[in-house]
Amino acid sequence: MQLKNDLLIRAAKGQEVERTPVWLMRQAGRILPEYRAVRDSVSGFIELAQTPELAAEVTIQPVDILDVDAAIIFSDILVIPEAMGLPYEMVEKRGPWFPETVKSEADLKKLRIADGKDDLSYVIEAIKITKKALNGRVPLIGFAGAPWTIFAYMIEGSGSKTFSKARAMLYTQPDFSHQLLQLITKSTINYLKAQVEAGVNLIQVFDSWAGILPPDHYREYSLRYISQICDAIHEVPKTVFAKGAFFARTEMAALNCETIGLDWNMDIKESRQLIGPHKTLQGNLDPAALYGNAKEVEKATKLMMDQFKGSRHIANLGHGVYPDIDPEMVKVFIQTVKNY
Ligand SMILES: Cc1c2[nH]c(c1CCC(=O)O)Cc1[nH]c(c(CCC(=O)O)c1C)Cc1[nH]c(c(CCC(=O)O)c1C)Cc1[nH]c(c(C)c1CCC(=O)O)C2
Repeated sequence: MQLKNDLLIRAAKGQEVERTPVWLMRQAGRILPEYRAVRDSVSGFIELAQTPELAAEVTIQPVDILDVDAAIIFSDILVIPEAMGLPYEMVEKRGPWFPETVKSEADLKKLRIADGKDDLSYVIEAIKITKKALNGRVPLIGFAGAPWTIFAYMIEGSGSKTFSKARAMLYTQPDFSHQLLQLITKSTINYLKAQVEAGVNLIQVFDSWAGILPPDHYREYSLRYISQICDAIHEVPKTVFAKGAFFARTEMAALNCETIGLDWNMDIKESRQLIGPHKTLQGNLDPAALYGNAKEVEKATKLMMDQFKGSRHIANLGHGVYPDIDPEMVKVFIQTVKNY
């Protein structure tokens, strides 16, 4: 189906755009009272994510309410470990938790490569319903976690400040680590291919825990696998967002993807120099800027836009929007980009 608003796709491909497209990481859920109403009608996040009609509804809410230039399918990066045989729970106010973790070769043998279509049929169904309901209004973004970030949760079993168990594994069991990362990568490629087949217009890979690795380990245990993913998907543009990977920007320029996401610690001009002119950059307002009043949000947004001016750009925050941000300030951010 022809997209009525294809700014995001054109900006990703480096084509002419009338204005910069804008969306927010983690725009579905979190900040909208309309989201909480839907979520409270079920047992929790997982039931919501596994009910395609409801997942589609909360995917479209930010398009209706915030007027963003893209929807991102409502799901989570942790559906991949679950599809591989390692289920997770979402603990209220604390985040994801895995009753079992991966510790040994024996645990590894119990895992399978997810096929994406059958194991994650609820996401695929949600994508199809969303595409139909959007009727080409804006592009739909599909996503997955980067293998290293998924590995970190599968080893650690929950969120962590340091992910020291996962990082230790790279020193003490490098072969085992590569085996698990390869299983995750194959599963992720199957999953993203199924998302593309179901109709997503762009995919984003989230490497949320990129920034905790030393550069040589980042190259060997993360970029290598992200690179396999980028090489496997051809039909839609790809975005790689590696939070904290300031040290890897030059190497990321060599990835087979159209867009590199910047977090708010990354200087915009320096990033452009390191990455070069042939990639679109996405980002990168400090999410905390949205705690300001309308005037302050507008000022911070314009300052960011000034620095990206004249080169390929998709406007976004430097990480996901924080849960306690006033949706009105998100609207100010979006309208400031649109009027720029
Ligand atoms: C690391 C990571 C996770 N999940 C995700 C990442 C990568 C992006 C990032 O770095 O923020 C990605 C994600 N998670 C969710 C989406 C949906 C689409 C979107 O709005 O962007 C996306 C793209 C829904 C969600 N995922 C989660 C919620 C909140 C659950 C609830 O409604 O109670 C939502 C809406 C839960 C989740 N899921 C995860 C955590 C740490 C948590 C708990 C804290 C939090 O909310 O961020 C893992």
